[in-house]
Amino acid sequence: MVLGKWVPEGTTLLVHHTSVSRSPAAWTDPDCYVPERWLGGAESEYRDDRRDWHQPFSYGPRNCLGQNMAWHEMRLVAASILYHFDVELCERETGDWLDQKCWIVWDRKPLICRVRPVAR
Ligand code: HEM
Repeated sequence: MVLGKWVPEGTTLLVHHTSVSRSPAAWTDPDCYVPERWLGGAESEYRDDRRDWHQPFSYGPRNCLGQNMAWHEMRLVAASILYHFDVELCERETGDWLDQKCWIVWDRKPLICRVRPVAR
């Protein structure tokens, strides 16, 4: 049963990531880039965000087997890039970033950035 409706046995169900990620039912300011919403916390204006609705590795007994490794890789890569480089978006070359297509996975468009070694 999904949202009070019976689904026939054998039906394949998927969660549409873009819809969930932009849903006002799940997020405060759904169209805003607010990384700190992921920190939660009782005092945060984003405390009621439904972070558990975000399931990029799917859900259930057949969810992604490699998700812990993927998290380690992503943290390492992101931390390493941000430690070594200043990254700036080139908006003119990138175009309208909100004009995206997303089915099961995201049909990613180029994200053109200016990358400079961090001055130390
Ligand atoms: C950001 C990176 C990744 C994302 C977003 C991702 C996402 C997913 C998703 C959505 C599924 C389908 C789950 C389902 O059918 O319900 C899946 C399955 C799977 N993933 Fe990943 N994955 C990632 C990285 C990895 C890595 C690094 C590995 C291995 C080292 C891996 C191994 C697998 C395997 C083996 C399955 C099949 C599990 C099964 O059918 O029981 N994934 N992944």
